[in-house]
Amino acid sequence: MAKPVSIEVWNPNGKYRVVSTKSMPGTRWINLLIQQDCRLEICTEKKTILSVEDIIALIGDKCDGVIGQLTEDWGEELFSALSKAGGKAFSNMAVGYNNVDVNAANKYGVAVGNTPGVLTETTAELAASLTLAAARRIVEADEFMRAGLYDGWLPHLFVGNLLKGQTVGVIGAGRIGSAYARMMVEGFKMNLIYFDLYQATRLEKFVTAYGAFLKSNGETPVTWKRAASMDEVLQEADIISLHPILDKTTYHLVNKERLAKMKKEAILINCSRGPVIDEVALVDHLRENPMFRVGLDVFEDEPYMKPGLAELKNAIVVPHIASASKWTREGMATLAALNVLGKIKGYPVWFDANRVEPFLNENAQPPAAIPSIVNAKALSLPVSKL
Ligand SMILES: NC(=O)c1ccc[n+]([C@@H]2O[C@H](COP(=O)([O-])OP(=O)(O)OC[C@H]3O[C@@H](n4cnc5c(N)ncnc54)[C@H](O)[C@@H]3O)[C@@H](O)[C@H]2O)c1
Ligand SMILES: O=C(O)[C@H](O)CO
Repeated sequence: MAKPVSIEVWNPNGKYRVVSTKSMPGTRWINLLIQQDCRLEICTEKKTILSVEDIIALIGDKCDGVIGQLTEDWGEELFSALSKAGGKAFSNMAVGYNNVDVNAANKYGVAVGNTPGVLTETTAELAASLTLAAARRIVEADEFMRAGLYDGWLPHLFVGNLLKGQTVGVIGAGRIGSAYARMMVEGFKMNLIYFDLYQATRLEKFVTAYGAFLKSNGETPVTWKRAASMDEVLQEADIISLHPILDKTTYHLVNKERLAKMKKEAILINCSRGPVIDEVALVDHLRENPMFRVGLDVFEDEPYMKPGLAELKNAIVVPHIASASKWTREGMATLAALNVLGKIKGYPVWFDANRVEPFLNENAQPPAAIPSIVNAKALSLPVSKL
């Protein structure tokens, strides 16, 4: 028998039972669910990461849908339990869904939602923040001040890298990678080199137009290049930011050999998923190359760091907070709730998961559609014509 898991209940007499494995920011997501006849149960357990056993206990005998988190292992066991409880909907409160076995969800006919779009700019802004912090050694300098070590201006004190006119490299120029690229190109007049399986046409057009604008102003135009290989980006870029999804093709995409191809004074940023970098190789590389710097939001064995990383001055580490702005986190909660609610209600899937703004307008009722279901095609779900 699984140990009971503590919960808080909203709208106890609601017809549909929806479980959220965590409390989430804001109240709109709660109101949207209870207005539509859902009994909402929010897990209030103190521990951060719930086990499969905990979640099975939460699902119980009757459950219409679950809102879950990227720290949970959504595979065969959980989808089987959800399906047995009559559930047809699960949503991650995240855009990334590498913690979800979508084939297992397909097998049990469970729709899998994610939360794209609402976190694009917030995540790109954190990647840009880490870039600046690494380039200008802000964390080291802050520690130095607080330790009372500053005794006057010096020509060599915390000298870092200038971004203007340098090259920014983006691996994975999807929503977040493209937003980050635009920030660095427009904000710091950097040239762009990117690698993606697909052409980032809108991004290319943006850099071309911005370059023309700078030229017309008598300034040096910015340029862009789509690299034929990832190695080309690693060799040419001064800053490299990783933004691909995590799957078999991107696991340890940055390894010992690839780190060796990067410039000795390059800066590497990772706001995608930890296992995209071989973190043991990274620690060795940082030790051997003190001018090489890294800004990490995610880690290979989250929440742990590989031995040695925390001691390195040329590494900036933050605890997976890239999407942590109030507006974004409340929006993620809303999208996750509407994914589950929409499937329970039998709504069609929204026609474009990149354009989720109508669901986020607090002053209007959301469209009668499901914002984003990653296995919509596999489950042959109807698509909204709105
Ligand atoms: N740190 C955080 O808090 C945080 C926040 C949001 C998203 N993320 C991560 O960022 C990822 C990207 O999010 P997004 O909304 O930009 O997704 P997206 O799907 O718009 O972009 C991912 C891009 O990666 C590209 N890609 C896939 N495989 C590749 C490969 N082998 N080499 C190069 N490019 C490849 C895709 O073609 C796509 O353009 C998410 O899947 C998630 O894991 C992290
Ligand atoms: O994939 C995601 O959405 C993040 O990692 C959390 O915002």
